[in-house]
Amino acid sequence: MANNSSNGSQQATTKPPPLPSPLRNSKFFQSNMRILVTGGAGFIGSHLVDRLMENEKNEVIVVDNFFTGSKDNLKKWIGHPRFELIRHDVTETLLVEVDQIYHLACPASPIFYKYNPVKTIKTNVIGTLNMLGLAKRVGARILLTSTSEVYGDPLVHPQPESYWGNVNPIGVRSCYDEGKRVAETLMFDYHRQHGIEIRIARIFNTYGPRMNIDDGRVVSNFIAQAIRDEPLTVQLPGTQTRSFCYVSDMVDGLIRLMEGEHTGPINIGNPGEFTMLELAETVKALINPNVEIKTVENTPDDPRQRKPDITKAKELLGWEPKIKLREGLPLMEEDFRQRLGVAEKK
Ligand SMILES: NC(=O)c1ccc[n+]([C@@H]2O[C@H](COP(=O)([O-])OP(=O)(O)OC[C@H]3O[C@@H](n4cnc5c(N)ncnc54)[C@H](O)[C@@H]3O)[C@@H](O)[C@H]2O)c1
Ligand SMILES: O=c1ccn([C@@H]2O[C@H](COP(=O)(O)OP(=O)(O)O[C@H]3OC[C@@H](O)[C@H](O)[C@H]3O)[C@@H](O)[C@H]2O)c(=O)[nH]1
Repeated sequence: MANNSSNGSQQATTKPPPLPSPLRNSKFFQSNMRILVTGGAGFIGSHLVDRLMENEKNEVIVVDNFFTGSKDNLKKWIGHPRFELIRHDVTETLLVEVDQIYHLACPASPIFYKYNPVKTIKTNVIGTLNMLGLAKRVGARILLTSTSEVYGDPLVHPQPESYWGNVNPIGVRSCYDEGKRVAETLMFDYHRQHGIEIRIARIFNTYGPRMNIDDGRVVSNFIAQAIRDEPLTVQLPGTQTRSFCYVSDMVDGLIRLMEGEHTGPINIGNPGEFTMLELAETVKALINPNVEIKTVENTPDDPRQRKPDITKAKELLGWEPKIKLREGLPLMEEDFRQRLGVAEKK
């Protein structure tokens, strides 16, 4: 198991991880890998499932409570012999036999994670604890999708993984950012104490087809607004920055991390950085040059800047994003137009 001097994993006990499920050696076990994806009915999760299902040696089990995800995102796999969908909440224990766990279950849009903050923190803490317990019992490798929000309102720019962040522990975003920080702690404690094989991805803002139209995140808001001819709502001051990664690049990074030798945490994101005003101007230029841009109130503790340092991902995973924002936005526009039923004006 790989060590990483900055995260203390060199202190891992010598205890070997539990043996993989005996099912792996059973006469009737045809797949090489049975993979659990929690939150697999959501935006990133469903794209990840598509990629995992392309490999005929993989069986995929999705568990999801459909809080922000939808069966629609998985419709092409429902009924497939290598695929199973289970309605399940990760805050409850789960008994399945798997070899790998991609643990994504958690609402990601600020509007949704703030809707029921106690549930969000339970999902992050109890949900991750349950998935680690499962990983321990069956000897599975587990990957957590953590977030750039663990850096809070960062005072170091761009953010390397060694930065410990600037997070408000009692703010309205804490259920999510502190929740993910505890989830990372649990991952490393299970790794050091029980020898579980862990992987942690710190995902930066990701966009692409299949985001909920009413997801509330900035890229989906601006694209839906531009298509509907409604003003683009730039939250004040508009100079705050984000770095946007296209979903196919993200999925590629997550799979490389899972398959590689490094525990992480590793930043996965696109370092191209934009102010929200620049993003609005870009969406306007690409999708609807006549649309208005208006400023609206912001919410508390909105991070003022965010950009990943992806040196580690490049060096350790051989990964870097390929799709630029100007290439990714039209792909998302196409999907949104179809779902909104609004054709492009000629
Ligand atoms: N998209 C991003 O920009 C981004 C950035 C950083 C981190 N992440 C992380 O990536 C993961 C996926 O994000 P996404 O953008 O696909 O969000 P999403 O909201 O589309 O997907 C989350 C999925 O988890 C499910 N879920 C939520 N709570 C659950 C629970 N208690 N039990 C079972 N299922 C539950 C939802 O129904 C949904 O299908 C999340 O863990 C998120 O924190 C995403
Ligand atoms: O309509 C909008 C929505 C949002 N915004 C601004 O756009 C920026 C990005 O906001 P989003 O809601 O898309 O996402 P955030 O960057 O705040 O959080 C995200 O970050 C990383 C992930 O963990 C999550 O997916 C999500 O929490 C913020 O500065 C927000 O103020 C707008 O200007 N207009």
